[in-house]
Amino acid sequence: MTYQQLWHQLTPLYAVEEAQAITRLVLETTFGFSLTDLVCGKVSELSADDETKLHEIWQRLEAGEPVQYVLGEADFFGRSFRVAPGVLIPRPETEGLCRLVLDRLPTGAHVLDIGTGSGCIAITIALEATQALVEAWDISDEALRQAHDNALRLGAQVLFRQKDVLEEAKGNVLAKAGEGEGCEEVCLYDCIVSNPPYIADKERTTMARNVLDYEPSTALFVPDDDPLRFYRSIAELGLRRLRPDGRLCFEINSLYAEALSSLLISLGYEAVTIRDDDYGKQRFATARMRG
Ligand SMILES: C[S@@+](CC[C@H](N)C(=O)[O-])C[C@H]1O[C@@H](n2cnc3c(N)ncnc32)[C@H](O)[C@@H]1O
Repeated sequence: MTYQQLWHQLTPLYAVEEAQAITRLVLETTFGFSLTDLVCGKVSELSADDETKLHEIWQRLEAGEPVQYVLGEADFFGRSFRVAPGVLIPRPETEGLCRLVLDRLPTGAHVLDIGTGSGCIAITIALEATQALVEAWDISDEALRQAHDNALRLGAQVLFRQKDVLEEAKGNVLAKAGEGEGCEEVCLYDCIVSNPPYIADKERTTMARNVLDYEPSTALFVPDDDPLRFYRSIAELGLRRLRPDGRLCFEINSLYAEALSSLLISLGYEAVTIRDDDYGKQRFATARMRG
C-alpha cells in the first residue's frame, strides 16, 4: 500500500478533510515526513517494514479504533500527550476548562485535579502557571502511569496520587495528624478542578461506537446511574479542602447544568456560574467557597 492509497482508503471512513488530517498525522507521527513531501512526490516507495506498519494502522482505523490510540498521541493545549487504551483521550473542549482555571489563578496557587486521566489538565496548569503547586488524583493505575510518563516527557512537576475520590469525600480516609505524605492532612487548595465521569448508563445509546468500544468505561460512566455522583463528592470534599474564596472548576454535561447549580448552592458555594464552551454549549461550572 502507498501513502496515497492510505489517503484514499481513509476517505470512505472519514470526511475528506478528516481523512487528509489523519493521513497527515500518520505520516508525521509514524514515518516522520510531511504531507507536502507526499504531494510533491518526494516520497513514493515504501520499505517492507513501513508497508507492514501502514497495513496495521489501516486495519486498526478500519475497525473503528480512535486515531489517537492508533498513533499513541493526542494534542492538547498545543502539546502532544501520550495516550493508550485504558486512558481517556483528551478532548479539545477540556482546553476551555484549563483556561478557566488559569484565569485569575493566584501566584503560587495550590491546585488539585481530580480524575486526571492522561494528566492533560494537571500538566497544562503546571506548565502554564509555573509557580503553581499541582496535585492530581486518579483511581486508575493505567491513568496514573500514563500521566506520570506525560509529565516527565513534557517537563511538568505534578504530584500524582492514587485516590478514590468517592471514598476521600466521605472524610474517613483523611490521614490523621502525622500520617500520610507531605501536606496531606493540612493542605488547602486554591482551586479544585475536575472533568469527572458524568455519563449515565441510559445515555449509552446516544454515544459513538468507537468511544464505547475503545475508551475506558470507568472514565466515562457514573456508578449507580447518578450523573451528579462525582460532582457531589468533589463539592463536599471542597468544603473541607478549599481555602476561603477557593474555586471549584468542573467540566459538565449540559443536561445536568441546572441540577448541579442547585446542588452547589445548597452546599453553600457562592458565585455558582454555568459557562459555555467555544461552540456555545453549556460545558463548565465554577463556584467559589465562602470567604
Ligand atoms: C472523564 S475522565 C477525565 C480524564 C482527564 N482529566 C481529561 O479531562 O481528559 C475521568 C477520570 O476519572 C477517573 N476516575 C473514575 N473514578 C474515579 C474515582 N472514584 N476516584 C478518582 N478518579 C476516578 C478515571 O479513571 C478517569 O481518568
